[in-house]
Amino acid sequence: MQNKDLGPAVKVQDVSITYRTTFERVPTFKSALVRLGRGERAVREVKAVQNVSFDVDHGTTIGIIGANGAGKSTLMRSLAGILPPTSGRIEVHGRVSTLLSLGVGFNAALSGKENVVLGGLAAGLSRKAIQERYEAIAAFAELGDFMEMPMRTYSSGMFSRLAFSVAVHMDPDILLIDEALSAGDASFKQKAADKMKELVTNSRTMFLVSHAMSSVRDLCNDAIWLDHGKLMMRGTPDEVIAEYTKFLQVSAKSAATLEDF
Ligand SMILES: Nc1ncnc2c1ncn2[C@@H]1O[C@H](COP(=O)(O)OP(=O)(O)OP(=O)(O)O)[C@@H](O)[C@H]1O
Repeated sequence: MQNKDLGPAVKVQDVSITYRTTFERVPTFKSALVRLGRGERAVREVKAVQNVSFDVDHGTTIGIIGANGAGKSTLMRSLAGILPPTSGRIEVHGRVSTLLSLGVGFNAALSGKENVVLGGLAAGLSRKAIQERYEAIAAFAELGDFMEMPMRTYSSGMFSRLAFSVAVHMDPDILLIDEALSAGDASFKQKAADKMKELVTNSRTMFLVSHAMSSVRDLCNDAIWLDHGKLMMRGTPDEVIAEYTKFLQVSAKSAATLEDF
């Protein structure tokens, strides 16, 4: 574990992340000319995260809330080191384990068991350390014989159970969880929530992206709200949820007013 006196676990400094997407899969000369004639650009830019800065201390569980497309997953991908920021700087002090990167890293042609080994190696564990944890990972995921089957035969719920189980058993200093990806059935959700609470009491640092305000209230002691890539607010979960809810009500009202015209 990191020494808590060394400063924050994560420092996000003026981070912006822009996606550049081409319009067509295979741009043709003709379509390029047509677009040029219309004065359009071939590349569309999406500013998914804009000038976001915040620090997170060791032992904090921070909820990230905001509407669809607000930039939450994009920010998490950057924290996980999968997506470099377009500008700004992210410092991460400690070993990061993430549901998203492990999920992405799974190879569907390989069995659950083989993927646990690969995921563990990717997270920097030795083969011996992975072997020691394997039983606990398999037991937590409750997949039984499916551990020996290729992951392409898994339902999406089974897939996320294994991803969650691997992520939480990697002994991370910093755990990144996107609740949308950790979706299992009701009983697994409860088990996942209990496991997250246990990690929090062991003073791990955790980021939780969630649309469920109750999860953020239950699990987090800190929160940020993103909207259109911008940091709208940082505060306690209660404060941030109150402002976010107010904002949603106002937007819903103005949408209704516009519809009235
Ligand atoms: N790979 C990509 N290429 C281009 N644009 C992208 C890509 N991924 C996300 N975006 C865009 O970036 C913006 C932020 O998306 P992001 O997935 O980070 O939002 P989010 O807050 O996680 O949303 P949700 O709550 O729906 O999961 C959106 O406008 C989205 O269309």
